[in-house]
Amino acid sequence: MVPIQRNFSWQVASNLLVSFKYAWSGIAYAFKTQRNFRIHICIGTLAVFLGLLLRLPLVEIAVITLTSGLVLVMELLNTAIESVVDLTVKQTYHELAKIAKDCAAGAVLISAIAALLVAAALLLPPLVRLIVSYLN
Ligand SMILES: Nc1ncnc2c1ncn2[C@@H]1O[C@H](COP(=O)(O)OP(=O)(O)OP(=O)(O)O)[C@@H](O)[C@H]1O
Repeated sequence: MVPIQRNFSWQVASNLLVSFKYAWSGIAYAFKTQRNFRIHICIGTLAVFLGLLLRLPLVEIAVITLTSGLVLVMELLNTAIESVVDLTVKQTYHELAKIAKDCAAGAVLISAIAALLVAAALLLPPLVRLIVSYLN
């Protein structure tokens, strides 16, 4: 196996467990500092639970889980890009910094809209059927 050359890295995770620890600390940081990340966790969890409650087919629950998970992934990447941009330009205005941050925010927005459409398409019909059956 070729040894990993990471000469510019201040520290490299020594094993898989340590890698998980750093990954978890990134998720915890996003949870503590990013209000949108917390909102997306709540909405995603709610959508999956609603899917389970409505007894959707497993494949549909998997699709809702995937699209909701993708929003969280995008939020984490957005936070990472923001940090790298701030590290690079500090508090100075730079057109490229603006492009990087705006595109990262756009990626979150597109994934959130897609997740919302998927959840609505899969959850609304059985939810409406359930409500109508209660009313009749
Ligand atoms: N250094 C910079 N140079 C140019 N424009 C910047 C810079 N920093 C921020 N901006 C602009 O301000 C906007 C908001 O920046 P911020 O760092 O708060 O990102 P954000 O995506 O709104 O953050 P959050 O995801 O936490 O809501 C960016 O989308 C960008 O248009």
